[in-house]
Amino acid sequence: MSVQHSGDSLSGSRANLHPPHHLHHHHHVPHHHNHHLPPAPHHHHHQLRKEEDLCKDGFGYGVDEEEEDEEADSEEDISPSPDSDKPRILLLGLRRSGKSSIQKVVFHKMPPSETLFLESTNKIYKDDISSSSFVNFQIWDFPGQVDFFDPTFDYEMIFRGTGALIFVIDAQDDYMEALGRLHLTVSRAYRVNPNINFEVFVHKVDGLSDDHKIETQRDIHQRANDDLVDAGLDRLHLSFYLTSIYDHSIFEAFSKVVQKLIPQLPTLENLLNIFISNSGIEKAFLFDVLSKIYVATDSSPVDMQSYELCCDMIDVVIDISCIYGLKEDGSGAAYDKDSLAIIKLNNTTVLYLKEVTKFLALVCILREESFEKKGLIDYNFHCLTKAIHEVFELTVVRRNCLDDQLDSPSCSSVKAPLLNGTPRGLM
Ligand SMILES: Nc1nc2c(ncn2[C@@H]2O[C@H](COP(=O)(O)OP(=O)(O)OP(=O)(O)O)[C@@H](O)[C@H]2O)c(=O)[nH]1
Repeated sequence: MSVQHSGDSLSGSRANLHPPHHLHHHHHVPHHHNHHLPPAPHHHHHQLRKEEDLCKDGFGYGVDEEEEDEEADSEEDISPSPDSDKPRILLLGLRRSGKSSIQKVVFHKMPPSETLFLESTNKIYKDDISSSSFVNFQIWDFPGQVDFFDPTFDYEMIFRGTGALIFVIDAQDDYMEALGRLHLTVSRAYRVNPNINFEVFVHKVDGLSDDHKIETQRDIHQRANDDLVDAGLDRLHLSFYLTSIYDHSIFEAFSKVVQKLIPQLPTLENLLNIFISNSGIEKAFLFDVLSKIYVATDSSPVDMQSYELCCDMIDVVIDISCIYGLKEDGSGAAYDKDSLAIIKLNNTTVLYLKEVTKFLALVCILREESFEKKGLIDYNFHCLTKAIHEVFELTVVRRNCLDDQLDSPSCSSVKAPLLNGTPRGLM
């Protein structure tokens, strides 16, 4: 289905879409146990979520059902599965740090306020989202207290197949214990697999003032690195992100984490650069529609507002599609190959969204003047889409070739362009 929306202004509703500034005035009260109370819902995200039910079939949801199965599974099977070549993203951290909430909000569209009712995770929860998202990774959500000394816990095997290890620290809590755990976890993981990307989410910063945020991040960064230096692990690099499920920061951080695992990133970035410079476009994001993670963007700097604007556009398009785009009997998809939307804002900005692949959408920001050359943009878009398809098709061919241990000339001929820009050969 396609949504053509033009001539209207979103600016009125935009006022509600920004992160709530009043939150920043909440000063941090150390060890105060009311701190898990979320800020009042402020984002349309919270109100429009009926789509969750409406879109279940059309939008490729259904991963939720696994939760029931998971309970039925006796001991969680952590042996390598046939598709274990997908780089794994591990979510680790102390109890109640927010791991399950992050996973639910980013990949299952759970409204942030509902995470209050999440139960503690007692088992490793494996979430394979590849059937509904471009993000072809497994995400493992670990229970708060993983005991590395438990002989049944084969951490070597787990870390060997890990692409990124995200360690979540609750910034509203006393984080000294978390720092100890972070050190223990990353040093173990690094010894098994030094290629893991170590990512630290300084989380729940919605309750902190701006100054306090920076100060907390600086302090955590300093202490964590000092611990590593003391242990002779100076080469282990930690990346830090300030995150909250109540604004776009968690999506931004996850985007960065996922991008590091995409070997085609430099190629995609180049394609987007060529596309925008030839089409008079200011900024273009390639989005994973389900998670609103941006898989790639052109190399001009990303400002948070543009990113938020594009995220909001995806929400609007999917919401409208779910309400008006499905067939009477509820069949059809909220996002398919005809998906297309144009939103003109009243400040001469145009937002343009178009389907690229089953899971990916291109969202562009451009001036009204440039939009007059829509024919050119559409033609360039067509070329871009073709190129993106080729980039990913080649990867699949290459993977199949490697799997089959074939060394035919056709296979070796496609290897070369793909290795170009492949940082670690994770795919
Ligand atoms: N204020 C605020 N609260 C959050 C945020 N993220 C998660 N929470 C809250 O933190 C609490 C714990 O979240 P969970 O996701 O269950 O934490 P967990 O790390 O999975 O916990 P275990 O399953 O026990 O390991 C919930 O009440 C969430 O609502 C955030 O960004 N800001």
